Amino acid sequence: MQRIIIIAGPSGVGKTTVTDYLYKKYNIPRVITHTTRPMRTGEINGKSYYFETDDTFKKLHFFEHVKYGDYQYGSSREALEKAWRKNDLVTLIVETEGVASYLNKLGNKAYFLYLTVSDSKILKQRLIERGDDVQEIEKRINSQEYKRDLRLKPNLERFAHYIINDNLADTKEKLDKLITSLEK
Ligand SMILES: Nc1nc2c(ncn2[C@@H]2O[C@H](COP(=O)(O)OP(=O)(O)O)[C@@H](O)[C@H]2O)c(=O)[nH]1
Ligand SMILES: Nc1ncnc2c1ncn2[C@@H]1O[C@H](COP(=O)(O)OP(=O)(O)O)[C@@H](O)[C@H]1O
Repeated sequence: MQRIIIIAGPSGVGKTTVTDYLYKKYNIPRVITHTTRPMRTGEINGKSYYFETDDTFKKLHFFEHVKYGDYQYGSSREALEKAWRKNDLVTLIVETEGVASYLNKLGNKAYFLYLTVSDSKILKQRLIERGDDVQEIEKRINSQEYKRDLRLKPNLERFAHYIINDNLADTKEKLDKLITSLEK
């Protein structure tokens, strides 16, 4: 059965780290989405995202799209089908409004994984260590969307499976158990 692990959580919580681990260890591909935000050091166009301008973004056909902070983000049905052609189990990183769209449209094909940390002060530190631009970090942390995504609304909370990503080794162990259970 085709399934998708939808991963959400605040900036710096470890969403990319988790999808990279699942790809490297289990060959689980990630659905690549589109964004107008600037590339960070080390990011590759077509791997982290398809990086777009406002003009090219407008011309795309999206399954769902949102404004997050100062930038646009969107995902397409084609990108999902492309990932599913590679593997029955795939991952996707979206913010919480995107999660709601996917849960509505895909029902029990979607497994919702929400990542948190026990102390949100760690997040800023992780963004600094990741090498993000300091001004971008301030803008992000002060955005409405960032504050909103620190917690889940009750309508999404009941669908969420939580992993507290304080310690990466513990997180990997939990992911291993999750994959075993989803592959059954
Ligand atoms: N709804 C939706 N959200 C997306 C999409 N792509 C990325 N996001 C979300 O946009 C937010 C900002 O992403 P990004 O700028 O990469 O920041 P990061 O969370 O710090 O790595 C994150 O919460 C992502 O989950 C998309 O196609 N649709
Ligand atoms: N459990 C962890 N402990 C310490 N650092 C972590 C942990 N998980 C991820 N990181 C680091 O924190 C930074 C943010 O992680 P990332 O996966 O890019 O977050 P997100 O995609 O959610 O914004 C990265 O530099 C990553 O290597």
